[in-house]
Amino acid sequence: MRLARFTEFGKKIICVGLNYKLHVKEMKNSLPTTPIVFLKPPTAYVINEGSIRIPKNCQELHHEVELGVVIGRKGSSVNENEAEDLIGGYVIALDMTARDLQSKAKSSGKPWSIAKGFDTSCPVGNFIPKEALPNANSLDIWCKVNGQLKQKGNTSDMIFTIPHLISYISQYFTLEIGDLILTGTPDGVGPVNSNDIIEIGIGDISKASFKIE
Ligand SMILES: O=C([O-])CC(=O)C(=O)O
Ligand SMILES: [Mg+2]
Repeated sequence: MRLARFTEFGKKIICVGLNYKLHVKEMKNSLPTTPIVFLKPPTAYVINEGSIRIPKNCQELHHEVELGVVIGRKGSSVNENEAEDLIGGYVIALDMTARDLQSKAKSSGKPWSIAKGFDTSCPVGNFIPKEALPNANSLDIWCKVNGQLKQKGNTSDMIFTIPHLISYISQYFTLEIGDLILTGTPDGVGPVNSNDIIEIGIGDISKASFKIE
């Protein structure tokens, strides 16, 4: 399986929002009762050590570190017990967000597609096969900007678990090999500026680094 190069497959990037209580609180949103799902196009990918571009008309670009689940087997309408079989591996990732454009879209009831899906909005670390990460439901994920720790969360704090997310999403979208699910960000999101260095990681298991152009 060529999953190590999954970003070249051009497959779906399916994102889950507001999946950690403390992030829901910092965004002043109410707790979701079902997963909040949105998409990024595959042109959003940036691989480790690449650079992130600030999109046009954005004055407030935010980092959101997230655990990414890479799909390794096709599946549709799977239940939670079968969900694990669809996982091929994981990546540490960023859901880069044009927060000002998203806020405007939110308040006028418009979609988030540009705020979340612009070119370079999905930086990812190296692919980690699932065998190498048996405890995905309890992992420390973190984000530093210019060496300063900004986000530190644990995947055990997700409102909707990884099997629940896979099952839920697969009721609507057939999951295919190479698709990526971003599982939501913990609290501590904040702005980045030109020339900043963002580092993200899973404990000391995986680390990736990106520069803001
Ligand atoms: O923009 C947001 O707050 C929603 C989101 O992507 C997340 O919670 O990871
Ligand atoms: Mg996010």
